[in-house]
Amino acid sequence: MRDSDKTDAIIALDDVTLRLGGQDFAFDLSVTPGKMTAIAGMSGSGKSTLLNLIAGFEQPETGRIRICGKDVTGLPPAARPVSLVFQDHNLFAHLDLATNIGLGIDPSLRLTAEDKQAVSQALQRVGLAGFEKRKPSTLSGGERQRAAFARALVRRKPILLLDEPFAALDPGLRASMADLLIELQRETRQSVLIVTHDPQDVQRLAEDVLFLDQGKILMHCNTKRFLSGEGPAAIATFLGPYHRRD
Ligand SMILES: Nc1ncnc2c1ncn2[C@@H]1O[C@H](COP(=O)(O)OP(=O)(O)OP(=O)(O)O)[C@@H](O)[C@H]1O
Repeated sequence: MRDSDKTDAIIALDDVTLRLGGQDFAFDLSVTPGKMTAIAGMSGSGKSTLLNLIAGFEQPETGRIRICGKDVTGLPPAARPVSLVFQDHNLFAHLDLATNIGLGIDPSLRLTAEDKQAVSQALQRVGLAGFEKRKPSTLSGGERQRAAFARALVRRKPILLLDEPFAALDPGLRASMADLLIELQRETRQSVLIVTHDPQDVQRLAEDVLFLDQGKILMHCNTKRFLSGEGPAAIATFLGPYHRRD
């Protein structure tokens, strides 16, 4: 990809390479701002590794990573303008929800009255008004995931990274969490990258798709084109019944 194609990118990976275990990874890509992009692919294709490179949990061996126009290569996760939501381990079990979410604003928890108000507002926004004093163990799986979104919301970062955020939820809850995520993205206009191995998530959530295969990008296109099945055979396999070539 030429540098001139990346001028408006909110995230750009320039010839990034990395080797983990026996797997080589090579990523060159740019993400346009204000969209929801799915990172899709079969198990082991490198989805989490790509997200971890952007978040700063993995470092490239060669190449560079730019976020919001700034070279962040080598910077730790906390120094990058991103929020993260994972499938689980999002919340500290011994802390109540207000504290868990407050950590998203200030890890040392020196919260102002305004910060505390922002925590309550975020809880309200995700349908957990009044849950400030509840411990994570007293919540359902869906409520815990809502709380994780609330923590991402209070951070007010331009980029939201999600790694299989709905994987632990049953199908009904997945659909309502997907609706909530779409609403939040429209309100905040955050650039969202969501890792998924589920074609249905791609269809209902994403405008664009980055499809990975064996540590590389096989296709980067809009969702309509991705679902049309005109891409490589590996994509048809991934899509299964969502494959509309017939
Ligand atoms: N820290 C690591 N050390 C050794 N190998 C690793 C490491 N991280 C990832 N890998 C390997 O790299 C490959 C890609 O892993 P990755 O977790 O990025 O895939 P994925 O597409 O997210 O898979 P899944 O959908 O199963 O979570 C796998 O073969 C994995 O075993």
